[in-house]
Amino acid sequence: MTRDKPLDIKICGLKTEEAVDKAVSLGATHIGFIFFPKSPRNIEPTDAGRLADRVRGRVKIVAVTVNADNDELDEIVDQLSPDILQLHGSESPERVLNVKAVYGLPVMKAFSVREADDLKKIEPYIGIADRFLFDAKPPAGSELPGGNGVSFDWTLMHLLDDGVDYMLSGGLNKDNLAEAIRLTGAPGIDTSSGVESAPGVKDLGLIEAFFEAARKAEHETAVAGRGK
Ligand SMILES: O=C(O)c1ccccc1N[C@@H]1O[C@H](COP(=O)(O)O)[C@@H](O)[C@H]1O
Repeated sequence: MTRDKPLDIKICGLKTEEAVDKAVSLGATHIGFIFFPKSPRNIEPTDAGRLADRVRGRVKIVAVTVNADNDELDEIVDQLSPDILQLHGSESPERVLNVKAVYGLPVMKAFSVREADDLKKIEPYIGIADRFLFDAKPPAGSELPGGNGVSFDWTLMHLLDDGVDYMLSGGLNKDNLAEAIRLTGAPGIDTSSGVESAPGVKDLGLIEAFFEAARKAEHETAVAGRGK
C-alpha cells in the first residue's frame, strides 16, 4: 500500500499547555478539544481558546461536540475559532448541512463501527460531511460516545469505497497503532485515552511513544508500498 499524503495525526482531549505543546512539537496535524460535560476531557470554550492560541496556524484545531445546539456551537466557535467541527453524536445529514451553512467550517462526522453495516451509514453524508471519523461502539453502560479506549475490527475498513477520506480512531495506542495502520491504510489517525495515564490526564511520554510508533508505521507502509 502506498500513501500519497503524509499521515494525519490528531491528539484529542487536550487540557494543558504541556500536552498541547508536546503534541504540536512532535508534528500533530490536528489537536482536539472535547465539549461534552460527562467526559473527563471536557474543557470550557474559553480555556480551549487560550490553549489553541499557543499553536494556532501550526495545527488544525478541532472542536469535538455531541449533538450540540446552535447556542453551544456559537460559544465554542466564538471562543475557540476552530478550523474543524467534529460532530460525534447522532447528527443527521440535514443537521450537518445546517452546521456547515451557519458556521462556514468543515465538518468531520463521527460514526461508531462494530459490523459491516455500520459503514453503510455514511452514505447519506457523502458530499455533505467533509471527512469521516470511525470510532468503536461504546461499551455497554458507557456514558461517552467516544473516548472509551475501545477498538473495532479494523479489517472492516476494506469495505469502504476508495477515496472516502477519514480518520481512524477508537482505542489507538503506541502498541496497536502499527497494526491498525497496516490493516487499514488510514489517511488519518486519532487518539485520546491511548495517550493518558488516567482518564483525562495526558501523559507526555505516551504522546511521544505514540508519535514514534506512528512514524515507524508510516515508514514501514511506505517501504512495503515501494516493494509492490
Ligand atoms: O474523548 C472523549 O472523552 C470524547 C467524548 C465525547 C465524544 C468524543 C470523545 N472522544 C473521541 O473519541 C475518539 C476515540 O477516543 P479513544 O482514543 O478511544 O479514547 C476520538 O475520536 C476522540 O476524538
